[in-house]
Amino acid sequence: EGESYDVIALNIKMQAITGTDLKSYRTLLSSDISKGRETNPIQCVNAVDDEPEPRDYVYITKNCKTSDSFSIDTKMNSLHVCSCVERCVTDECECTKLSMKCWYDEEGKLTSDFNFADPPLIFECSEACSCNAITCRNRVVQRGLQQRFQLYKTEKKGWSIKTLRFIPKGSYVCEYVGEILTDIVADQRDDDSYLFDLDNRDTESFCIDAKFYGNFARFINHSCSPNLHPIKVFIDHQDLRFPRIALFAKNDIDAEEELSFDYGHKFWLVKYKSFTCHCGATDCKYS
Ligand SMILES: COc1cc2c(NC3CCN(Cc4ccccc4)CC3)nc(NCCCN(C)C)nc2cc1OCCCCCN
Repeated sequence: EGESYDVIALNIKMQAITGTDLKSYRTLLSSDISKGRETNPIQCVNAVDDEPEPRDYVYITKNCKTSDSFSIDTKMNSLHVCSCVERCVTDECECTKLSMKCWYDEEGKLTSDFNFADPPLIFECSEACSCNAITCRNRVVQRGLQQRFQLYKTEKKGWSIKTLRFIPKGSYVCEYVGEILTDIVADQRDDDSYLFDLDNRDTESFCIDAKFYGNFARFINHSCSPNLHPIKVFIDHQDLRFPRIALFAKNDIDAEEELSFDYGHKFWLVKYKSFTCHCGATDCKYS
């Protein structure tokens, strides 16, 4: 684009030597924002402006606590376990009974009869189960990331996450990881842009806040017609106050497609005053 002769020459030379051109070199801000913490590296790319890689948070891969005002029941003897011998494929498996049935198919995708509109709680098998941790079918979220993602700068929605590979409908994509807060503490947070409510029917309710501590899911933007949906999953503990939030693909997602989930009315009730939705969906509700 009107580059001078010597920049073009440098470009050609760089492409020849490093296999990447100047432009993509200039836009690749990091080869792994998780700094080796995730199973696969997550690049950071900004081809839009000069904003550097976001560094105003601590990258974590498991939910964390920063207060002693509550504790999670992680006692091994609080867990309902299964006594399956091998693969937990029968409906006798006590863990899948807790979830009503095993919602995972042989490839670890949600079965086609899974109801995203009113999803059940999923109880995966745990350390305390007698089944085989490799062959057991009731273990998907605990196996971690299976795809390749990229953090990239968008024109109108700040940073966002895209998948670099095709993701079939029903696949587990990632967990919304952050700092677990009581509702009370969340209500005092100045910036509520990264909160996720763990709504609980009973009295005390908790939130996940990914502002100060979180994984790449903190950068996933809202859409009124999203391709991900949050599902509550229990793995190492079954303390119903603290479900883990697993984002599953609610339809096929093409390579290079932006990931999104519906933040819900609560988010827009607060944020509609500051900005409107740019999801571009035909049925966009907050533009
Ligand atoms: C913007 O999106 C959200 C805001 C939330 C929020 N905001 C409060 C508003 C009042 N100020 C008050 C305040 C303002 C200024 C300074 C201090 C305090 C403190 C933060 N509070 C709580 N839960 C704690 C309160 C619940 N209580 C009312 C029962 N949950 C929220 C979940 C949200 O999206 C969820 C979906 C988005 C998913 C992806 N991120």
